[in-house]
Amino acid sequence: MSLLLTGIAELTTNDPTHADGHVATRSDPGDALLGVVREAALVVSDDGVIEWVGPASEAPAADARRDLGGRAVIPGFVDSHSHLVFAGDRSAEFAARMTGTPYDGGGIAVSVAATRAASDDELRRLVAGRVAEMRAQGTTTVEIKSGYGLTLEDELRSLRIARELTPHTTFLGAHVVPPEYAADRAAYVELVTGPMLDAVVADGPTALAESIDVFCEPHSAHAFDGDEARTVLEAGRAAGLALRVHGNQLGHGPGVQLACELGARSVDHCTFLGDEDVDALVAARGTTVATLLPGVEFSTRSPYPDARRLVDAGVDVALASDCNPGTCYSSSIPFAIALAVREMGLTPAEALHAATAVSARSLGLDRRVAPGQPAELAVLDAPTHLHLAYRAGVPIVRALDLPKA
Ligand SMILES: N=CN[C@@H](CCC(=O)O)C(=O)O
Ligand SMILES: [Zn+2]
Repeated sequence: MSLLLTGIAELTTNDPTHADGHVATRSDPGDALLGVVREAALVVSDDGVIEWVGPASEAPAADARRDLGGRAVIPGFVDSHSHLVFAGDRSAEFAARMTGTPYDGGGIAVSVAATRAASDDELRRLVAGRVAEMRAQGTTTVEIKSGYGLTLEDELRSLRIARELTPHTTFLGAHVVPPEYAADRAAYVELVTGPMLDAVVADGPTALAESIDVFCEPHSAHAFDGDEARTVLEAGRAAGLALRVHGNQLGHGPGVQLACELGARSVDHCTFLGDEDVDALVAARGTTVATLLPGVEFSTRSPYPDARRLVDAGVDVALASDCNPGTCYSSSIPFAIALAVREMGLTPAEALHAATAVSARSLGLDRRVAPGQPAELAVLDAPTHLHLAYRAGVPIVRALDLPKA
């Protein structure tokens, strides 16, 4: 059974073959970048694969038909940075930050204690609830990190639970040095790069985790300096994992340059960048994506990174939520898009592209709406993607549920 979707006022394909005739100008709403087709239709097979994309006037026949009533359809958001496997509550830490207490990573230990104490079923229920919350806001693909276990057993448990919900799992044993290793940081780095990593890849390099990540942050006493981060990343790469880095979040530091040097898929946060960091990201274009997480700047009262400068320089810029209990307990990509447009200088089209095509690339995925691609789509209760930022805070977008085979 194939399904014809019609009544699509504006379809974002992220496919440049649909950009013909559109010229990108300052007043262009983004048609060229987004590969927009107006008054569009789509045919989806019963196993969820896109079979045809184009103007509704040229649509082929199909077994069934659904009219979307003049709505916009976009690729489902790809949230390429999240920490969903945690228990406990840190809302008081957020409240303290709003009255001036700075973020330093110390609160991660609170989530580690609560996560270790939670049962498997409790953690599973919490993570599934957060993924469902994301889907209800248009996210169809999510990356999930470990990092609140920080023992061999608790990191493996976190990855197993995350793996039940997504193939895009990331080993973040090097999130912070746990309190029991505070007096011997080197021993903890050895644990992460030795027994923990061995266990993560024991059933094959990608059986439990696709990537390895490290919180490279000399401005936090709890996180890892450049040398420690290099040790973690090189060990992960040797074990067959892709690389991701938390870099330049709390101040200037080595994270961005290390990520670019080692060919990481993504360096995330990029809140404090010097000219040399931007140069490194430009040189790493096509390999290393700069993933911006504006919900973090919002929730930590930090300055927003200058996304306009990065895009103008030619850097690959992605957007993600960083949903986590400390720096940003928001699972909303529309919120990140609204902040990127209002505070970081991106156009609505650039922000949507960053949260779909570029974030997908940082996970090694192709997120074009094109024949042969999975029908991972979201639908807006609005006629254009401009409404994502224009109607900030209003729940106008959700993942499009299609009948399963
Ligand atoms: N910076 C490191 N990790 C998370 C925050 C974790 C937490 O505070 O619980 C982040 O991406 O911001
Ligand atoms: Zn993070």
